[in-house]
Amino acid sequence: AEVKPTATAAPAAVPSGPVDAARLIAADREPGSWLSTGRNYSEQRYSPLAAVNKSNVAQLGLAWSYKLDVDRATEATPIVVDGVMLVTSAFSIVTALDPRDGHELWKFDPKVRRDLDRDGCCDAANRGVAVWQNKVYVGAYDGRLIALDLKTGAKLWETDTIVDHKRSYTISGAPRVVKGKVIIGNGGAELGVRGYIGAYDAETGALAWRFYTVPGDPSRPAENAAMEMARKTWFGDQYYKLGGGGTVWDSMAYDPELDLLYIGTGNGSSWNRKVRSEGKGDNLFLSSIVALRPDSGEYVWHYQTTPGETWDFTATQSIILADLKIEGQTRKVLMQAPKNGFFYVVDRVTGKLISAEKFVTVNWASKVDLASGRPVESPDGDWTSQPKLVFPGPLGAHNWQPMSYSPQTGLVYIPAQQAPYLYVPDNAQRYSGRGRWHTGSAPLAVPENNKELQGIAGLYKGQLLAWDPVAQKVAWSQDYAAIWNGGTLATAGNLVFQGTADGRFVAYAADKGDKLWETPANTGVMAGPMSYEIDGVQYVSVAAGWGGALPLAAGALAAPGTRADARILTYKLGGTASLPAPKTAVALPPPPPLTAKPAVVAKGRDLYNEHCGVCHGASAIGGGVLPDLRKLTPEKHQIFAGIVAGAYIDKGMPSLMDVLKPEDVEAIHQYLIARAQDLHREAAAGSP
Ligand SMILES: O=C(O)c1cc(C(=O)O)c2c(n1)C(=O)C(=O)c1cc(C(=O)O)[nH]c1-2
Ligand SMILES: [Ca+2]
Repeated sequence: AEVKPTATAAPAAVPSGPVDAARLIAADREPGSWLSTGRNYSEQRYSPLAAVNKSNVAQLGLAWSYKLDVDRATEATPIVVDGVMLVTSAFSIVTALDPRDGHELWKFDPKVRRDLDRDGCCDAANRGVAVWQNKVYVGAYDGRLIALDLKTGAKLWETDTIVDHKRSYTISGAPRVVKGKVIIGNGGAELGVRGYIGAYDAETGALAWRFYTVPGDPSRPAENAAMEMARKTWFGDQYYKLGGGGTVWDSMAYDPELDLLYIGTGNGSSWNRKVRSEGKGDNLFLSSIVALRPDSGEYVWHYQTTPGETWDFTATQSIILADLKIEGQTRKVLMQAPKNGFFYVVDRVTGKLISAEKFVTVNWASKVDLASGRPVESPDGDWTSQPKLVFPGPLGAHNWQPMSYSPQTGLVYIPAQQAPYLYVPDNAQRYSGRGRWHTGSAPLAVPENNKELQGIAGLYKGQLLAWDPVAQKVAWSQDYAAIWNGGTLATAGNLVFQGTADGRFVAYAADKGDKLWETPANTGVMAGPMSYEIDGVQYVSVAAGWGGALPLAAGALAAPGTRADARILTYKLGGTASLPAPKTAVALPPPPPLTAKPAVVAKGRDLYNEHCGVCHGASAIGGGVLPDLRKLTPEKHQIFAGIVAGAYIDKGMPSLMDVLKPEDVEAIHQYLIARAQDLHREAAAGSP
């Protein structure tokens, strides 16, 4: 049975002095801890522990599990420090557990208003906490940065990081702490925001500095020299109204020797440069890695992966620092495998590109020119005049699921995917208010006809790639039928761990890639695993659970039948705890009769895809997280209009009556009835 909280367990290991700069910089000297989200400032996600290794990994078993509160986006990497595990679930709830048996020590719920989920593109995710001295820091989805007491979970301070609440800003990323400052960005570039990152005093929460990633109102002076430079790469005055984008919603890394903080910036807002910047200009600092001084937020250098970004190609994916031997010289590099499909090795002292090679199928660019550091774009990627199927698409060749690097093998383990997208231009689109997407690309609609759908889904595949960053090629790979597989962990036991979209947790040999062990997780798994040691026992742990961009927006492309059942799953050699039984599928309720005229259903379809599809799935195909609206019960059909008007606000269903008229709601309802009929017919014919 699942481990239940017990009051009898003795206190865990004694703290060895609070977490400070010295401990974070020397994180590798305490192999049993996992002090920050990427384990060290280099964000390598490499555990030096080797008690679990290639020869005994087959004996791994579940040590304990802990049920998380919300069965939505489960994306956090747990931290283990001084005998406490700290983890977050969706809606930014922080839980402290005893890492030996999973019993709950405390829990803090920031009580994020559930209907604010409409402010984000991709589910109410939270990727974890940071720790400094006696405090734990979480960036809440509604934009508050909150400090908690490490021992009790009591709130010590909170500060509002959002500059403009009329815009859709959210926080999904994990904070980092550098020299007593808590650093956090935010998201929202699908919904019209201007990206920035801020640093806050760890003791008091006072703002120390803020760095905008894209220029602001062109009629006003630029904030600093970097914005002055950036402004020259933008055209017209639409970008400011549209937000501009460049959100810093996930990755960062820090080099204490160079004293440089590296941040990854996101896509344009809107995606479409024609709408945003008259179709011209590099649009700095979109889709870039920017090096800043952590004390002041001062700009040092940038490398832009996708100049003039037009595809939702973020450079927010994992940034890993390492020292690599390249052509006989040891180079201080940073590495990134962003959405755009190229693997970048950049000199982290100067920001100069060392190499960039495709790691998946890419058709928007033929290559990256090494001398200029710029991609050579291909006409196949330009969708702003006519629809184009572009490889990769907005889900990315690699998304937020963290990659890892093993200094032992010299390989980078990338949760990669082939995920093309049919971009359809909507060049007239304008900013239309908080809580509304405006990408300059028509809303996603997948074919409702099963044959066509299978054709598109057939292009999607997941891969675990062991990438050699020096040779710039794949050393080994593992193929998955589905995309959206989990982040990776490399260990000194010559192992790589990864959860899968189809509900497994797997270990591979880090050097050769052979599968050594797997176990069911009874849920899709996306988050990055981690490892720690306590009382001489090595554990491997993962926040297992499903959600985020893919299952919400494009359930049709998710692994069939994947469930969302959020739990911390922790393994050790000889573990004998049993995994709670999987959630059972509910029987399909009968659809009401379809009485509406085809024109009403067609209108409902367009309205659905515009206003509902990004959460409940394009073409009403659910991805196993939020309700699949083809499966509404007779009772829900009865109160449908009430639900759209806010009856389920506390469950996370906002009112949409600011954008829909009652007859629109009725048209959407009729479309859903038509889709329920389709589903029934497919089920009767025996197809999924
Ligand atoms: O542009 C942005 O501000 C922004 C924010 C986020 C986010 O905060 O989670 C995502 C994305 N973009 C995005 O493009 C994306 O693919 C994505 C996936 C996820 C997720 O948690 O599954 N978040 C985000
Ligand atoms: Ca985005």
